[in-house]
Amino acid sequence: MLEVAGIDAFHGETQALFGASISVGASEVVALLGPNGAGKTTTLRSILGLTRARAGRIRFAGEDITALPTHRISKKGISWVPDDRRVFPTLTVARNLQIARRRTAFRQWSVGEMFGIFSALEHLMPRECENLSGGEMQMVAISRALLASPGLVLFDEPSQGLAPKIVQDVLKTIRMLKAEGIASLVVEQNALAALEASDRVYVMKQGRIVHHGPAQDLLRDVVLRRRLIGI
Ligand SMILES: Nc1ncnc2c1ncn2[C@@H]1O[C@H](COP(=O)(O)OP(=O)(O)OP(=O)(O)O)[C@@H](O)[C@H]1O
Repeated sequence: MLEVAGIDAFHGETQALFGASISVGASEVVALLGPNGAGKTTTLRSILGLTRARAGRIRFAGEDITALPTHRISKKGISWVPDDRRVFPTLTVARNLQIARRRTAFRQWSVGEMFGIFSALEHLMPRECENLSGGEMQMVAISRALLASPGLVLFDEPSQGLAPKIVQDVLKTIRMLKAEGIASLVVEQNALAALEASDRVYVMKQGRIVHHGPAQDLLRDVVLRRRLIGI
């Protein structure tokens, strides 16, 4: 479904990614782990065309998307749940969700289905997003990503700043997406929770992929895990 092949990316003149390669299969959940500054967010931004890959190729659903503008990439069926949520603060939840809707080659979701996933969402609809808690805002951000009809969702630190119960809800949602045939690429500081929810894992250090394999291997092999991700 997604093939990132040997990409280099830069912030100004500083190189942040060095030949990074990642693949995500249809309905696969893939974790992208690594220390601060390893290049995880830059990888997600490169897939979305927000930070341009200067070398390498990115393919999604059989098409080369390396040079496409971000709005066309999202119309191909890639949604993003950014770490800072980026909902429109002065608009209501209902309006934020309404403007997120998009047709792609993938399944369309209704706002009613979002109420089924996040039971608290319905009564938040008339509220302005700037008045929401972190967990409520995350519900809006994930619902918005789904209403854009994705085949793949990029999650950047989805559990950041959230209460443990909400973190569990987020992970449950990622597993539900998998059951619906939607793939996820998940950048997460909460590495153990991410590994438990994932099929495969990539570990990055200093802009390079230094390990990839089944998530279960890192869960079972404490020595390898400590060496790679320090926990
Ligand atoms: N806008 C920017 N301008 C300049 N350098 C940047 C910018 N964003 C990131 N970098 C640098 O690029 C490198 C990779 O950063 P990136 O945010 O992708 O890492 P990360 O693995 O997502 O880490 P974190 O968990 O801290 O977000 C780091 O050295 C970082 O300082």
